Amino acid sequence: MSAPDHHSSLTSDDNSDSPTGPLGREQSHLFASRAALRTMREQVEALDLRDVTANWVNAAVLGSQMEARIKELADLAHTPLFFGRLDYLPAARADGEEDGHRFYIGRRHVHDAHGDPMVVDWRAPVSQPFYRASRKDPLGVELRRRFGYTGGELTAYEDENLSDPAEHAEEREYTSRLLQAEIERPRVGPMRDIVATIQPEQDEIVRAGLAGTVCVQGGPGTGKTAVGLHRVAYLLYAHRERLARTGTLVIGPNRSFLHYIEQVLPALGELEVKQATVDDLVAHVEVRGTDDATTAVVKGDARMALVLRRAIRSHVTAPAEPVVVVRGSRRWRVPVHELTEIVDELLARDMRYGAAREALPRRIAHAVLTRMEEAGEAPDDRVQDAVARNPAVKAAVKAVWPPVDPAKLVLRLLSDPAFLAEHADGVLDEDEQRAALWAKPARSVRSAKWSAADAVLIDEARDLVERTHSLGHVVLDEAQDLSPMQYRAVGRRCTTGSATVLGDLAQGTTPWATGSWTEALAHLGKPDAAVEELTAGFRVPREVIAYASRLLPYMSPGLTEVTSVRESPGSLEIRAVAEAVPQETVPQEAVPQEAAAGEEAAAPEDVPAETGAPEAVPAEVEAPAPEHSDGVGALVAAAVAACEESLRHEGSIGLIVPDALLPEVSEALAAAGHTPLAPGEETTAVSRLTLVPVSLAKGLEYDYVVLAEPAAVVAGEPDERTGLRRLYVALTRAVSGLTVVHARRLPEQLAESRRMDDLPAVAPVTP
Ligand SMILES: Nc1ncnc2c1ncn2[C@@H]1O[C@H](COP(=O)(O)OP(=O)(O)OP(=O)(O)O)[C@@H](O)[C@H]1O
Repeated sequence: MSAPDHHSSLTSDDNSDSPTGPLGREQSHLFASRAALRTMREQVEALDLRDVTANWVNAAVLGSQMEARIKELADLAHTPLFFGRLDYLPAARADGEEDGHRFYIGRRHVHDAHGDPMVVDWRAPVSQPFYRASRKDPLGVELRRRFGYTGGELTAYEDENLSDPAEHAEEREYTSRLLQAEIERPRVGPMRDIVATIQPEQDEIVRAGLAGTVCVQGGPGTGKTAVGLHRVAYLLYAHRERLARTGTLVIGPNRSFLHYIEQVLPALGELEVKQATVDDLVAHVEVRGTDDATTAVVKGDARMALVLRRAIRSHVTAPAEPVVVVRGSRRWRVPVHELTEIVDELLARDMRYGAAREALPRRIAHAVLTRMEEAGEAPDDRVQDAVARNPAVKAAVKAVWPPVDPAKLVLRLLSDPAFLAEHADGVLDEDEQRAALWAKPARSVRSAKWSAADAVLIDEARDLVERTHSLGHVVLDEAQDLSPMQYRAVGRRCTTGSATVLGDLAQGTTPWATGSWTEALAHLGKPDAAVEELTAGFRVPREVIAYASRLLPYMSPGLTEVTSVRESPGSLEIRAVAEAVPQETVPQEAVPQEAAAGEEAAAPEDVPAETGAPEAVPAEVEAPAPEHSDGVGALVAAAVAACEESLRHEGSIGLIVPDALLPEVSEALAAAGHTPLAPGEETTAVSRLTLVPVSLAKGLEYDYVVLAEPAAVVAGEPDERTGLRRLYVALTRAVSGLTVVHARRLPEQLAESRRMDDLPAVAPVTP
């Protein structure tokens, strides 16, 4: 980032009452732009469809298009119409005069009565330098101006003079004050767009071409979700017709997350983008069962695709009898060896099972027609159709290439050990086969207790029978959690299109979580995708991210630590509750009270040197002893008390708890008179507290986070690495403050940074 222009730096309302001052002139332009937008809307509203079309069907189509256009042209009082200005350097004109251009950058295009632009869409090529230009490479821009708004009023601006050589000396790490203000703005409400402050490295991803797939590795809060959504908006602008035809889809980890992000694209004027979870994509059966980790890993392994392929092709049997077609007084015979040739040829062509099945009768009919021609007849296409429909041909097709129901096929594989063994031979070992089989074979597709992984297998089988419809572009968020089979399911939905894959290997919490993007992209069917990395963090304060990053060497060594751009110190507080929790309530060894209360507070010298932030020392305080505390009650009461303190600040509050503690915490909140929201539900000025089971925390953020019992978060997962990753996710949800409340000893990996040779021998993660 480059330094601001100090001659005119941030200006606030000091000269706003002077209509001829710079701020006054900008306010006038805003006023005029609003008026122009109103005129544009009124013109569409005034269109009389009867003048244009006499046909009611056309009128209905046009009518709905106009309604959408009117909506697009709405002027939202609290959404700035423009947020930036670019003054291009004067370019020499043919007549010798010099001519500079000025553009106001906003969410949509607005033009005046002559058709001249008053505001240009942020996605237009002419807007790109707003995001990319730097002093090193001004891209023809003389001045970049950013605007600040307060309650819909233009109240400030900030300038960067990009082409002034005198400014070069001042090149240094600098974050715009308006960007700072934007990042620090309280997070109440749904997720917001970031059009006004997209950073250069983010913009590169947003505007990457439609043809290629992009994969983004980035730590918590680096803007992956924001970038993915803005990329969709950009692609829809740049390739509107094509994508309207082929479709776009955003895939997120769960409903809560999708709910949280669902307002971003509509706010950018894009109403047509579909959202789904991977489970939604493969919802061919009702999912009522679950798999243990070992089973889920086997079922999610890409080798299952081979097992399914073999199983499906095993339905094709060698022709045993000739086909005899009787037409009138004549009988036409296709011998077994010729039928075998036809079947072998179809198998070799590697067509979808269903497509080959449809082709087979026509091939047999063709063999009959050849005989007819040899006998001197002149059959036409109609004869070929009739022969293909002949009962003898149909019977032969049914015997040789029977229809296959994908769900029934998977049901048989998971229920019938011999059938599975036959097709998994040399692919899955005996233990893996045992793990994949249901303990109790299912009787029918309806009664089977399908798991989420089974549904993915059915999706693969369906695709082997019939090609899955492919979309123009798919954004896959929190991708690190997908199994290879899930990547395949997503990949077949963009075989003819491209994808944006977003994730953080350090936040992978499924037993099958991605180990490397190269592998994941291969499963997705996009092995050539570029992998980009984002490392600047826009959510988590420095102190908090430094604390959370202590876990990185233990669960994802090799990944780059996030560098927070948040200048505000934020707050991190660790509160030990002075009462041990009984073993039966939290399933892990109880910790002696002294240890819980004191040992884990990091001393200043324990702070990892590379954080370079001496303030990154969590303050350890004793929580106020709650009056009604007993066992888990003490911890829960302390957590509720911490929420009540956080509620005194402006902004949203997330209380993140181990899933096992959810009932107790819900009860305690209710008893204290709170009605918390569920994750993803929209926070409002009056309803700001959300209760989040840690399993649903991924991708979400709150101004203040209270995290209860890290040790139980770790213990809630099948293995330590996954537990630490879950904890890392929970520790990185806060924008302004994090309070950790614990009764048990904190996980030792949090306590201090160890010397390199003390670190566990874990293979580094390769992004
Ligand atoms: N350029 C930016 N300007 C302003 N805010 C930004 C910018 N980039 C990201 N943010 C904000 O930072 C926060 C984190 O962004 P986002 O949720 O997209 O991160 P993420 O990388 O997906 O995080 P996680 O890995 O935790 O899911 C959001 O509030 C987002 O609006």
